[in-house]
Parts: sequence; C-alpha cells; structure tokens
Amino acid sequence: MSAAGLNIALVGNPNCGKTALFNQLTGARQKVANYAGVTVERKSGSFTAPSGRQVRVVDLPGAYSLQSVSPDERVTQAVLQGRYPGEAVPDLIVCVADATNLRLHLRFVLEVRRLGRPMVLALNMMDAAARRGIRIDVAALSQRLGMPVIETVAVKRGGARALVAAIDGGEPVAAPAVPDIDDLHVEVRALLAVTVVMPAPTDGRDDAIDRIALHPVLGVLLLALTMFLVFQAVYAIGKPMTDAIADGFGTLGGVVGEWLPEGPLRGLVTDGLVAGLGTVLGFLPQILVLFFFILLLEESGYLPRAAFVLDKLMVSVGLSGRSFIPLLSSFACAIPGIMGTRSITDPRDRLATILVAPLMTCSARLPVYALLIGAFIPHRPVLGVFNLQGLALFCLYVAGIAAAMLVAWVAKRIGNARQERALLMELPSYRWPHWRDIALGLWERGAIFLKRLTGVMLALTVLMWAICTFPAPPAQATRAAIDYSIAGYIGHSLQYLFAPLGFNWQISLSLIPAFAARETAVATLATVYAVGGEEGAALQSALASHISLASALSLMVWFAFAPQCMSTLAIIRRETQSWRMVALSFGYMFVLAYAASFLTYNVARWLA
Ligand SMILES: Nc1nc2c(ncn2[C@@H]2O[C@H](COP(=O)(O)OP(=O)(O)OP(=O)(O)O)[C@@H](O)[C@H]2O)c(=O)[nH]1
Ligand SMILES: [Mg+2]
Repeated sequence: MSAAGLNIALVGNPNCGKTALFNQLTGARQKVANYAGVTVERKSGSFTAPSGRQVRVVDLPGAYSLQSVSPDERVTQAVLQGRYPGEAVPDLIVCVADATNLRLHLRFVLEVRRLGRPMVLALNMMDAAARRGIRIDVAALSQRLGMPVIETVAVKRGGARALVAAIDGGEPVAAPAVPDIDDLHVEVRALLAVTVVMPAPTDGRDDAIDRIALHPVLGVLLLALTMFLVFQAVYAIGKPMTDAIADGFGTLGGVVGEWLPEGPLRGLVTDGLVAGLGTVLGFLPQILVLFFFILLLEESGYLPRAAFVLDKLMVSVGLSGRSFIPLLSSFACAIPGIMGTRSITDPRDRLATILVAPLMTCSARLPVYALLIGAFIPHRPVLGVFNLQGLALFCLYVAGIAAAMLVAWVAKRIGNARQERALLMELPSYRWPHWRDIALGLWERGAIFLKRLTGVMLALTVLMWAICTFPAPPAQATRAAIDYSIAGYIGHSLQYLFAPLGFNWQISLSLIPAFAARETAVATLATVYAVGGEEGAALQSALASHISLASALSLMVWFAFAPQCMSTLAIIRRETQSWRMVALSFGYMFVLAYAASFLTYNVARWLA
C-alpha cells in the first residue's frame, strides 16, 4: 500500500449501484441508470477520509463473473488481477451487492474472494430490501464470509457513511483463505439459508407491471405508445418555449442592429451570432424535453423490458435484444451508444450494432428536423389530441429505426449466418426516479449543448459568416452580394452534386459544417439567408418562401440517413480499430441518404 493513501476498487454485478456509490463517495457525477451495462470504462476519483487519509476510488464496469468475455468485463478482470496498464492493484476491493438480489450477486462475491485479497462487502439498496421485508443477518453473513459486511444506500445522502468508516478504520486485512468450493451456487444457497429471510422471491408490484410490459403483444404496443407520446411531448411542451426564444432573439437582433454602426461587425453580430447561433439555441427546450423522457425511462427500469419484447424482432434482423440499449442511447448521441456496445459479448453482434447505431436520430439532428417541420408541416391537430408536427417528428425517428433494421438485415445476409442464442438479460426492479438525478442529468445535457454552441458551433458560424461576406461584390455587381462570396462559390459548385436531391446552393453549403456538428446546418442556413438580405425575417419563413416542400422533405430524409459527424466516425475507428468499418459506415450511409433523398424529392414532386 502506498504511504500517502489507499487505493480501492468498486466491483460487483451490473446494476447493483457501484456508480451511485462512487458518486456518493467522491462527489463525481458519473452516469447512473437502472439497467445493466451503464459503466463501460474504468473511472477514477478520490476523497479524503475523516482521518485525513486520501482514498483513491476506481469505479469499474459491472461483471457477472471473472471469467466473462465482453469487452467491458475484461477491464474489470484486468484491474482486479493487476494487469491493467497504469493501474496499481487495489489495496482494498469493495464488492458491491444488491441486497434485494443476493441469490445472484453473492456468487460474484465468492468468486472475487478466491483472489484472497483484502475485501469488504457493501450490501447496497438496503432501503429497497427493507421495503420488501427482506431481513439479512449482517453479522452472520460477515462471519461466514470472513470479511466486513456494511449496509449502504448509495442514493441517499450519507448512505455510505458506514462504508467510509470501515474503509478508514485501520489496515485492510485479506479475506481468509477458504477451501475452494467447486459449486458456488451450492455455497450461495447455504449462505442464504442461514442469513437471509425473504418473504417472497420477487416483487409483487414488478410482477404486475411485467404482465403487461413483457406481454408479446401488449408489450410492443406499450413501447410504441410510449415513444409516440414522447415525441408528442417534445412538441406540445418544447415548441412554445422554442418559439418564445426565437422571438426574443429576433428582437435582440433588431436592437443590436440599430445600435451597432453599419459594417462587417454589425453583420457578424446580427447575421452570424444572433441569427445563426440564436436560432440553434432556440431548440434547447425541445432537446431538454426529449432528454427528460430518456432519463425517466433509463431510471425506471423499463428499458431492459423493452429490449426483451423486441428481442425476437431484433434477432430476426440480425441484431439481438442486447443491442437495444446501445441503440436507444444513440438517440442522445451516437458516441455513448457506440461505446455502450462494449457490454455486448458476441463480436459480430457488436459490430452490427456499431454499424447501425448512427442511423438512430441523435439529438443534434433535432434542431434541423424541428426547423424544417416548423417551416413546412402545418401545426394541425390529428385525431383531436395529437398534432401533425409531432407526428412528422415521430415518423423521422421511425425512419431511422427502420433503416437500421434493414441495414442489419442486409449485413446479416452478406455476413455468415450464425446460430441464434437466447437473450439472457437481467430485469431490474422498477424504480421511481430520483428527481435530483433527473435534474442533474438535464443540467449536464444543457451544459454540453451550450458548450458545443459556444465552442465548435461558434467557430463554424463565424467562419461561415466570413465566407458568406467576403470577398465583397464588385462595384458593378448585378447579382446579390452573397453570390460573389466564397460561400456562394462553394455552394454553387456543390449544387451539381446535390441538385438531383432538390437542394439549392444554400442548403448544399450548409451540409459541410453539419459534418462537424449537425446543428450548425441550421445556423448556417440562418446566416446565409440573413446575409443574403432576408433581414428581420425569421429563418422559417425565409425557408418556406425559398424552397419547395419536396426539397424540404428530401433534406429531412438526408439528415435521417446521411453519414454522421466526424466525432462519430472517430469513435467507430477507436472502438473497432478498423478503418474499413469507418469507410463502410460512411459509404453505406452516403449511398442510402442519396438514394432515399432522391426518391423522396422526385416522388414528392410528382405527387404535388
Ligand atoms: N433504491 C435504491 N436505488 C439505488 C441504490 N443504489 C443505486 N440505486 C439505483 O440502482 C440503479 C443502478 O445504479 P448504478 O450506480 O448505475 O449501478 P452500477 O452498479 O454502476 O451499474 P453498471 O455500471 O451497469 O454495472 C440506478 O437506478 C440507481 O439509481 C440504493 O441504495 N437504493
Ligand atoms: Mg456503473
């Protein structure tokens, strides 16, 4: 042990509350959610114990056993066995177990004990255990296991105090060498028999909900209804706020415009910053509403059930129910989604999931969709309660999902057929969300968005404004000033490629910065039209008067399928260690997007 401090590692089965405990101990804000496989990387932090001792904590991905093979579990094995590069062997292993699910979790505890290293057991979720009337004889369990056993409630303030005291209270002692038992299940049963009293093996409330949620027909309907309502809410709740922000920025642009002297600076502020970034900022409320529901679903415990009812369908297209959660995370951003595939054991399943994850509609595309929907789809009630705009948004998300299924299916035909395996997935208890966590999660999301806005998007917007403005038109110019600018030149050249999809030069131009950050397409269009003389007019009305419905639909379809941003391609490279996968992802999405937009544009024109 280092003289300066103590190294501890948090290990245990997935979803037992290791990360919640880590956050509680170190004050970090790592992601906590109610399904297995949330943490896929090792994370470290530290705290100062009451004695003044510095304690360094590593949070590890959950593992079912020390012999498992998924990429995230391998990290946990390597750290425990001291094989992880740059990571010292922990001085103390804190094994975390879900007190309501000891039958499963104690097996892993026994497996870790075989390492013969200093260890304590944190019996977490004691609040939930108490609610279900589960009684645990902690002293007897500790005596039988030969290690300290501490009760914790990781999500309650002060719920880890006893654990801190145990960690701080003297030198860690190795768990006693025990006769190596072959069958750990037998040992677990023997332990449970003398230390735990359980009124019922499962939670009655969970069982009642699952009769619907896991029903082969009702379950699918419930999932479809849930998703549908989420997108309705994005419109019903988010849209009024978005409109208010847009109005605010319109007024601000006017005031600033009058106040600044005529010249490039005024152009930069009103056309670039206020019009461009202001328009993107306006979509923040809608993004937050979407995240609110994603966070709610993640914390509720419903997601693995959804994965379960979809498993048959997903297997039939060549994915597995395991792909569901990584794909769902991709609604936020493809990057965490692709990283989430580390919990998929089968390498082929994992690659297929990585390949299609970018087709899920990430939140950066929401501003683009919302802008075009706002400009072209009437705000009309459907069937009395729903609105047409929310329905259009839902359809775009469904298009992404359907394309992902199709691509996976094709990939399965091309790749080798393989045997289908049963989905083994743990169904966690349903849980009321902790509002503080949801609020923090939303806060974090908002912060990420604002950081993008004031970082990469700001830089791109200034750049786009500059190329829209310079060089200035010659004295005897006959066309609009912007036609003489660099942007005009690039846009017009690109238009050769995109004209068959119905994109004018302004749209073609906006696709370039979108490759760095999707939302910037909106800012660029706002800037281009503002510089082009649409002073004062909101972007939506400018779009409505300049492009046809067919072009708008084609553009939405383009954004649904087009190759994703550079960061996504970079993460594909990192996770697969293969440039071929990067080229394949880029290539198939480009072809798919081009073909689908071409079709949409021509069909829409033909129908109109
Ligand atoms: N009621 C209750 N819920 C808890 C407690 N500790 C954690 N949770 C909840 O349990 C779920 C899982 O928590 P995490 O901290 O993400 O679990 P983990 O062990 O890190 O999971 P993986 O990273 O997937 O291995 C979340 O929904 C938490 O809010 C607890 O003591 N009591
Ligand atoms: Mg975790």
